Amino acid sequence: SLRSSSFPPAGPQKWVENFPIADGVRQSPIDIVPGQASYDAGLKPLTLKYDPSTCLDILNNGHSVQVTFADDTDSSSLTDGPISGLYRLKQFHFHWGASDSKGSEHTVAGTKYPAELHLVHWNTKYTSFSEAASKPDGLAVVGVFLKIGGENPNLQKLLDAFDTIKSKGKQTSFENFDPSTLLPGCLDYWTYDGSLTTPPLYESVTWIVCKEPISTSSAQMAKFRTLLFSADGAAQDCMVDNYRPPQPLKGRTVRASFK
Ligand SMILES: CCCCCNS(=O)(=O)c1cc(S(N)(=O)=O)ccc1C(=O)O
Ligand SMILES: [Zn+2]
Repeated sequence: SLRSSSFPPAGPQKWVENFPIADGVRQSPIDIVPGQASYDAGLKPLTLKYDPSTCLDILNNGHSVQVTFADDTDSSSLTDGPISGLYRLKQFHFHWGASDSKGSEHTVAGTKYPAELHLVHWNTKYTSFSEAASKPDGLAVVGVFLKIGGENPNLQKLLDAFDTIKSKGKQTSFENFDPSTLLPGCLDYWTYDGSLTTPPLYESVTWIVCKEPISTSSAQMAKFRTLLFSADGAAQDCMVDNYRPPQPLKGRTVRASFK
């Protein structure tokens, strides 16, 4: 039978036992309160340049669905915005709920979206993703909310691959996908210093959360919920609620790129 367990087996409340940084000073996600964010005229617009030929494969990694990119050149990069230098795109993945009423990691004045897309980039001042992943300025993750609206044809290209990566560890080639087709028209954003939202929870992420969501349909959200946390042959455990709840702000400032 299909049953969902907390994410991952030992839920977010238990992570602090093995990863004490879970109670750290710059943990993610957070609740973004627009009225308390401070507009910073010094923040530049985001420059996102993605080359579809760097898209490699799509993977069920046991906690999300992830699309991985070749990051041996600067072809797919993030520059400007709140960051300095050039960050290369490594992967993107999603977080979603067991129903359309929840699923995002960040919330906006308490509002939960049904899902959230994360585009993970690493700072090329370091020699590799894994070196960058633990540095305070090592990663920059662009977050995009998904809201229920019309069907999203660009998202559908990903969903069509889900039947072949249903269980944990399944991977299939996925080429020539342009991640910019998953970005909203307006790239106004909030930004703050945070962390990975899954273990090892490194406090190494400059978060860049887009104000404008992209659309998905309820049927498309249902497709995400056909993925499994479990591997082939194990008791089927549907992949839902793979989001960490908001964490304490601990005095951090959230800046807005827009008035
Ligand atoms: C060297 C250890 C790196 C661990 C983080 N890897 S990651 O790709 O940045 C990542 C980010 C995130 S998140 N939600 O962007 O912080 C979630 C999962 C993963 C993952 O490892 O699958
Ligand atoms: Zn994520």
